Amino acid sequence: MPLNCSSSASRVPHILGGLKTTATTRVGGGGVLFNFFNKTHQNNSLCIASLPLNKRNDSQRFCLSSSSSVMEGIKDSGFSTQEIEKYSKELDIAVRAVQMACSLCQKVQESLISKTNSQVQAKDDNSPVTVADWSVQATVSWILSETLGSRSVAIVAEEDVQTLSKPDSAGLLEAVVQTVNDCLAEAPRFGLKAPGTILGSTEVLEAISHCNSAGGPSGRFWALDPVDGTLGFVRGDQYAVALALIEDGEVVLGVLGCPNYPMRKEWLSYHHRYHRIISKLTPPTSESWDKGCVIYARRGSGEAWMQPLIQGHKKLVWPNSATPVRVSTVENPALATFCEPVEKANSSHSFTAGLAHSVGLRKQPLRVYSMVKYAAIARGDAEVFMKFARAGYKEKIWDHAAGVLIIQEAGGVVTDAGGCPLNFSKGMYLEGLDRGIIACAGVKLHEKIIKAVDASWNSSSL
Ligand SMILES: Nc1ncnc2c1ncn2[C@@H]1O[C@H](COP(=O)(O)O)[C@@H](OP(=O)(O)O)[C@H]1O
Ligand SMILES: [Mg+2]
Repeated sequence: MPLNCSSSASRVPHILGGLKTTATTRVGGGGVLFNFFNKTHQNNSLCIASLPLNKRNDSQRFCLSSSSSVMEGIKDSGFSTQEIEKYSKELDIAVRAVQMACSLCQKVQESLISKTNSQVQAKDDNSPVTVADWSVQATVSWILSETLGSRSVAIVAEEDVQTLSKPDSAGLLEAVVQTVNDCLAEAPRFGLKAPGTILGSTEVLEAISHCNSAGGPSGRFWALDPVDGTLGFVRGDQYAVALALIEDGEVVLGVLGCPNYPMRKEWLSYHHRYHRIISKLTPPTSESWDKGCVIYARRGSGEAWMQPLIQGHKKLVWPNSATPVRVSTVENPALATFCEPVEKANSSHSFTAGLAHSVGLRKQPLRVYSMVKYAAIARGDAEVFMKFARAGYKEKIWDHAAGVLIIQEAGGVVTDAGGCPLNFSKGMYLEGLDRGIIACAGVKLHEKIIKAVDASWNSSSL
């Protein structure tokens, strides 16, 4: 356990022999709360009330089942119903919004790779941004504001409206407005309310620029990466939609949509285009190439859940066949898989190759775009994720918040390379990050990697 972590050292929920201190202190040490969450999923009890959204007050918008066994569980736990229901409404909305966003992205990606499309722009740092980035940001911002009240919703997100507002971007803006309206028209399919009238460009730009919160140590805000791994997205490969709720500097909800995540983990290492060709060759009844999931977790629950993506014209019926996900139990480095960014500009492949060798990781690294790597650890499809960006690069909170919480609740460990928790309370950047990010399925692997970083850091060129 490192001694030099700043304020939140005591909050590291791992490393202590696998005992999740944060979860156990919050839920009073019993498994009662876990059981309650289990039951809420199985009983289909988180539901949206049938009154129109604008006619409901906050407590009427969503309801929880009051089946006697569940209520007994609550009573026995010694927790108020209010405490147990905390974030239920936000989680429900966030999962539905991410499902919608994934559907939007799938359509845009399909059109991007089937045509040579001019709707990919370069940002100031030369990274690409697409119609999907702005459209998802506008859609999620609109949904959160409509369902939770725009004045109480603060959002930190990746995109701004500068490029879109330029006079020569009229075509691009038109495409974004169209994409947002097409997506919002489908809201009822996801259990959400569509706008009464179509949104104009002013409203769409407003929804995007509403995501201008600076984050920070107090209060509540959402962190959104509308399309994480945009390079993977434009290449027809892996990408993610990431949404997290942060309260008083702690991530309390994490939702990750991974539209191209293959159900068979072996396919993660193939370029998605190859997967698409194979899908077309297999009989339509075959489920082996199924892809797409939304994974989510609530802080302190000790659980992470996964739903399949809603495909075609199907309706989202909560809990949408959600199943729990858990990290891998592999502790032997020789049997473990480590993942890292595809782009060596984003993380030093040579440094991680040296680390992998020194701890006995023998398998080929799994190089995948985006926070799908966090999903892979949470699902037990890989054991280690390492990212060592070049000196001076500042990691942004929206690139990590949802994934970190999901791995922790699925039983894993995420810290910087000094063993300290990532700090989400300092604004849009992960300030004070020591060298890199290390996420592991278990404590033993994590300790080994931390030690190996210390042993090889000085001789590295990072
Ligand atoms: N030079 C750099 N070093 C490290 N990370 C970088 C980077 N440039 C961009 N990134 C981040 O890496 C993310 C992609 O992650 P990965 O490399 O794991 O696929 C990008 O997210 P966006 O694609 O949302 O901009 C971006 O935030
Ligand atoms: Mg990103």
